[in-house]
Amino acid sequence: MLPCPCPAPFSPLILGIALHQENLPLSNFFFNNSISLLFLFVFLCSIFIINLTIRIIFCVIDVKKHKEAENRLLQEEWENIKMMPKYMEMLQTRSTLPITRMRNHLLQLLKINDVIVICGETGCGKTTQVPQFILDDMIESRLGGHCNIICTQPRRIAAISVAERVSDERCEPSPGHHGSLVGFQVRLESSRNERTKLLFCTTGILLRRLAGDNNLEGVTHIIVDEVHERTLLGDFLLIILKNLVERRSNTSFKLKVILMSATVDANLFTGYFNNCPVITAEGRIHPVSSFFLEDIYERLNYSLPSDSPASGKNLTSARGKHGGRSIDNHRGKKNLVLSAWGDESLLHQDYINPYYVADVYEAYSKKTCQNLKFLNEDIIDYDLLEDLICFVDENYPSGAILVFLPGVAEISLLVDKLIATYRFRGSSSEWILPLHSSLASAEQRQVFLSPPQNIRKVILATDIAETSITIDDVIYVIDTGKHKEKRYNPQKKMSSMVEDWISQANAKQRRGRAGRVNPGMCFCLYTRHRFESLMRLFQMPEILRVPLTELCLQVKSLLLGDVKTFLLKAIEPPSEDAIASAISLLYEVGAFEGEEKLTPLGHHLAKLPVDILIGKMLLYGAIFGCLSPILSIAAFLSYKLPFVYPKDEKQNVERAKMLLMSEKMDTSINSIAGNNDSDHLLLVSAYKKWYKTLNENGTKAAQQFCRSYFLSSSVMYMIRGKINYIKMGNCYQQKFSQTALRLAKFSYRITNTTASVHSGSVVLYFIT
Ligand SMILES: Nc1ncnc2c1ncn2[C@@H]1O[C@H](COP(=O)(O)OP(=O)(O)OP(=O)(O)O)[C@@H](O)[C@H]1O
Repeated sequence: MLPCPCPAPFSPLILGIALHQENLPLSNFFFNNSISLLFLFVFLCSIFIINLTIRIIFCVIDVKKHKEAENRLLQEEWENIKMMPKYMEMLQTRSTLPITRMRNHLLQLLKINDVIVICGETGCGKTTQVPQFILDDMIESRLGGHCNIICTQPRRIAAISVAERVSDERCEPSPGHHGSLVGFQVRLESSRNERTKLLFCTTGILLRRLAGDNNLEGVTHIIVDEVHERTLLGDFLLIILKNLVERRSNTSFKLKVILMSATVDANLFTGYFNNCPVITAEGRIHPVSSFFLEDIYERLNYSLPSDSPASGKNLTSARGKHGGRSIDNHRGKKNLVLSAWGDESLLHQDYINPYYVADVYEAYSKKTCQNLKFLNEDIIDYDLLEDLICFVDENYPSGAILVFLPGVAEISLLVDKLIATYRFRGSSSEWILPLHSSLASAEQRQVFLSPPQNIRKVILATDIAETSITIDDVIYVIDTGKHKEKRYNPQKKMSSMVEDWISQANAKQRRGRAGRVNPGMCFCLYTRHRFESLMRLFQMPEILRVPLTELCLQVKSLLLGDVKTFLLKAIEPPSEDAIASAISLLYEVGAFEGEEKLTPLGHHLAKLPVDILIGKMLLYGAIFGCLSPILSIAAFLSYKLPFVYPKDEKQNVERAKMLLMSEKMDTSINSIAGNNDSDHLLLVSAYKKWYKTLNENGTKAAQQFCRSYFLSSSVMYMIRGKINYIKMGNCYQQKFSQTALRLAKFSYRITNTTASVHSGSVVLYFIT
């Protein structure tokens, strides 16, 4: 046997020579020299490790050099931009913003604190300036290459428009384009590149990033704008950020968090983040004058008809009409007749507005007092709205009007009303622009366009226009004081949108959309008394008023540990009962199993942007080959039923329903139905026929169809928007097809059943 050679200078070369000299077969050597082999292995490993270490060192040096070069380059580029006349002009305007005075103080505080709260009037410059202060400071300190700021906005339109404004102020190309340091990312749309240093995105996008990178590697600053909104995802994000700041505070790579709002409860937030400092920016650049309902009545010399839906006299019939709230509105004809005969007193009996305080209105005319006395404040007075918009159009200088309404149905109603008036006929009607979340981003952005001369732009918006955005030509804001909030419906075991009064914080934000570029005016369709004494200071946090199932699924899918422990860390934690009931529902639905473990169904539900019960129905729809009709049913159930019941026409409505069901339906529905008694299939049939009419014969025919079958046109459009939303949100094409693919291949398990894909399934269409 070959004696073992000295291992120290052992090398493959020596090994080869030894083998050659001894003329031994290789196998012999290997079998007989296990110790040598071990040394060979150790040797090769050490070579590999040394090699790797050297490479890593070079790599680190390389990255460092690269970063330094990037720091230098950014600084040089920045110096050049600062010399540009356009930039200097912009800087001049920016320097008048109240927040600019706080720049140095803010940067100083940020050096010694991980979290800061910034409060400042609407329009003082928080959203557009604070991210730039940080970016510019890092560039000037030759740290630009390391800078990575994420600024979250509650809504898509804000993220996109603010990114555009900021790149404009910096004289850069559009966000995400070559040469721009600014970018944006929202659902289904992104404009960013590898040089993006300041990213505006929605809260949902940041949460999605956290799912893949729970340490937010490389991110230096997170700015959470409009923290007062207290959305479910916003509060959820704050828990994660609080943990993350603590985790990274002991490392060399700290995370800085800035919370901003015009209407924030600063004490609550500083308390949550270990008494972090608060910066307050006082003042705004342009004044906004406010007018309350009583002032509007006076200016318009308005008389509230007693049979107007907004009159208390109409309270009972309005309630009876559409389950408590009517959005139909017609000028009171009875009133016109009676007042012409001088019989107004006959109209006002019994009802008195419970919020009417006579003393407050002593200085106002008798007519105004009468209006307020008999007003039903729960109902929006569309006649008044129409009159007010026409009044502003007729009497005030140019400038866009922004009207806040609770929802899409209300927007459609007002669009129809305005188009019917002589002031907004013809080409003017093209500048009555709806703005709500069901519109695609490109459609939403139309509100930023300028109308031709002599045409007044009127934007009819939900609360998506309430925060962060600047529509530079808006001078007049009209606020109905209402919005829709998600609330839990224990009967349906689902949450739905309910109309309610806004809070004082919302009202201030709405008012703040005027007077951003010029002095503005805000007309509030509620009394000063309501604003000062009846409105809540802040909106109730969503986490305290909706079921927590969605949040529990997110806790699990982001691997954040025990649901209850996590949620109890919220800034205002939900009750333990609410958490327990959400968890129990998730077990019942089959989304959780064992120790709060997500089932395959749970994983899919966590990715669907709908209520879990609706989500499960959609997934089963995909499995059993009837996703299309199920999608319509899901949209109706999560919004509202489309049938309207005019007074004394109940029988006609029932007849129309029978007609909708009895007329020939397509085979896919008939095969599921078996009979024609299903309320859900009635909805499918109504939607299919309406959609077909709209596509083939246009909007007028679709409207006629709605009239004939007692359907609400606005609800039908809303349903179309909802269906598109689910289809657009990659769940339809990707998620369902992924589910179906797995189901098809592996007979995938959903809860306790094993299912296979129906041969006629629309999902098979997507996977083939
Ligand atoms: N797109 C724009 N066009 C013209 N001016 C703009 C635009 N965006 C912002 N500004 C100007 O910058 C000012 C500050 O806007 P910014 O959005 O930063 O204020 P903010 O304090 O964040 O307000 P808010 O609390 O309402 O979000 C505005 O009042 C306006 O004068």
